[in-house]
Amino acid sequence: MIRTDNLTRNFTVRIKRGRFRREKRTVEAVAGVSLDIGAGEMVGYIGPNGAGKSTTLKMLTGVLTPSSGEARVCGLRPVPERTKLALRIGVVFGQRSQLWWDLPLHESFALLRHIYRVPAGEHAARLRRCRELLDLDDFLDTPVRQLSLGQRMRGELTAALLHGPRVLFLDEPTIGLDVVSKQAVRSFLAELGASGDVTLVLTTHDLADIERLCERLVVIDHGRVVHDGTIEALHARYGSRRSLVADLSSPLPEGFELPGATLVGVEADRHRVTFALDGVTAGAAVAQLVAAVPIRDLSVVEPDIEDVVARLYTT
Ligand SMILES: Nc1ncnc2c1ncn2[C@@H]1O[C@H](COP(=O)(O)OP(=O)(O)OP(=O)(O)O)[C@@H](O)[C@H]1O
Repeated sequence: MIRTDNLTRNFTVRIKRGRFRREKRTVEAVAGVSLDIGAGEMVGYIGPNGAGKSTTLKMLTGVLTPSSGEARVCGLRPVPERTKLALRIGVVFGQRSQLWWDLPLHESFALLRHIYRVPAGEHAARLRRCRELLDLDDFLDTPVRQLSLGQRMRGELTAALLHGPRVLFLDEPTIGLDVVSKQAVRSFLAELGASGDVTLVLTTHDLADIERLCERLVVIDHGRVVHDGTIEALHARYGSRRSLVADLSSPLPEGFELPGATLVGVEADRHRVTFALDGVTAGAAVAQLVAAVPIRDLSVVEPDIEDVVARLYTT
């Protein structure tokens, strides 16, 4: 559905050197990105500020011409076939709106139907689904400029989907939203992804979006892909470990060892212990611990994706 081959985009910037001199410099915003994203995939595209995420999305949506390399989205070349492409993709860029500021939301939706020439029945069915899943009814008659950020984002998502795109590009869809709106947007996207009808590419700095929505994670840094795989693969690669936290009824005996695990924390007079699980499943570790010491409570803590990604950005 999306294929890029050595996609590259450079920018020439002028840097001030002294009072009168300006020097030209080339910034490699995207430096040879090759991706193959299949129909129905949900892919998180992440990276630190300035990594090249937006530039990639702009090239995939036909807004920017690549300096070199190739891109195909729905089999089309994004820039030369931009008009055709617009009918097959939906775009939500958190900072930019595709709604008419002074019109009530439902009038923006009606205009989009005419622009995209969507048959009335299809448009009505899609709008009904969005109204239900995104709870739009309370503010359909409100002019867009009066909507809260969360309401507007729900409107933007609807606007991007009314023509039935095969691919949806989302740039920071939850940025600035309150917790409830974030949940609403995430649940909606999860449902959309689960239907398998739409391929979803999402950039975000909120890693909870990724954990909730994406099986596959592409990490870009300085314009280059530094990881492409599942979140589990990322954890495995960076050695992040699950841990077992146990509250004991009696103190942990001195010198106690749990095969395949490392004792990394001892608190509350040895009544609370944390083991990092290196080479043992959580089930096996629990069984061994329970057999050795009386336990009051225990939990298995998943590795924190924020930590793993932070480490990835700094390596
Ligand atoms: N129009 C432009 N002119 C010059 N340089 C640009 C332009 N657009 C982007 N860049 C540069 O290209 C690099 C990549 O920028 P891009 O916006 O793609 O990063 P990003 O990963 O989306 O960052 P962020 O998370 O901050 O949005 C940065 O160094 C940026 O300064």
